[in-house]
Amino acid sequence: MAEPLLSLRGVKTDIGRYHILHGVEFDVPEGGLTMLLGRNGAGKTTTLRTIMGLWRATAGEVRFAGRNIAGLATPDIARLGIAYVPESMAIFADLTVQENLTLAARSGPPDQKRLDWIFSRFEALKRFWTLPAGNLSGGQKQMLAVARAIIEPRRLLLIDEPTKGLAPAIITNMIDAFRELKDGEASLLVVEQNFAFARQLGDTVAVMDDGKVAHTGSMAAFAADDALQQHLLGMGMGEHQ
Ligand SMILES: Nc1ncnc2c1ncn2[C@@H]1O[C@H](COP(=O)(O)OP(=O)(O)OP(=O)(O)O)[C@@H](O)[C@H]1O
Repeated sequence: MAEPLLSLRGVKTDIGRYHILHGVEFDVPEGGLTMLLGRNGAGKTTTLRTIMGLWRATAGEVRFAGRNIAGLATPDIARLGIAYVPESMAIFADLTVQENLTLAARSGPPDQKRLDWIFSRFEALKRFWTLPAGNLSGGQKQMLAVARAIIEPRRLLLIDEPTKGLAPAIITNMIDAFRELKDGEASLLVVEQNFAFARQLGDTVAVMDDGKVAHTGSMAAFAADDALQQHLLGMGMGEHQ
């Protein structure tokens, strides 16, 4: 079997004096989309931040494309082709939509074909191109945060709750955009509370509980197993549609 693009083994992370991650283990296959699920406080955001080097793992390995990146500084991790969209949307409120996207493109001005593709999925960004990002609605800010991460090709996208506050029509566009990314250049690791969305998009799933991964497998099998969902998430996915 091909080596996974990302693989966590025995990852432990402390925040201050608290032990938050207790040996996290899961893989993100190359060209796939892995959903990271779990109850509130299970450690999903801490896991994304640890991969990105925003928290430093105290033990274990974060292997990306065959090398251990645990301990590298965040800019070096980003340079390897990993982008992170935090839950609190990382945008510059005083800058225009255009400036936000231009700053996110690190290898020169944004590619026009790429921009046109982004506009086809997130039309509001074109409409409000010259407006300060702070004036956008919550959902539009979310679109901009995702657009900043995908303005250039990346190998791995880490995205925390992308559908939060989005209207259903925009969620459909986001599903299309993520599918196109996954079928093309990128692999994705997505934290999500919206199970209808998670189920449609995920190829594989890792479910966290109390700072560990309690289950990994295919999304199709997890979505079909009401008892397992009930056990790990406290409710069946069917209840969320
Ligand atoms: N800066 C911090 N200081 C202290 N504890 C923290 C900090 N950030 C997170 N934690 C704790 O770490 C645990 C895991 O939090 P984390 O945000 O990773 O969970 P999560 O699964 O993403 O939850 P949610 O779905 O609610 O966003 C929680 O108990 C949380 O209170």
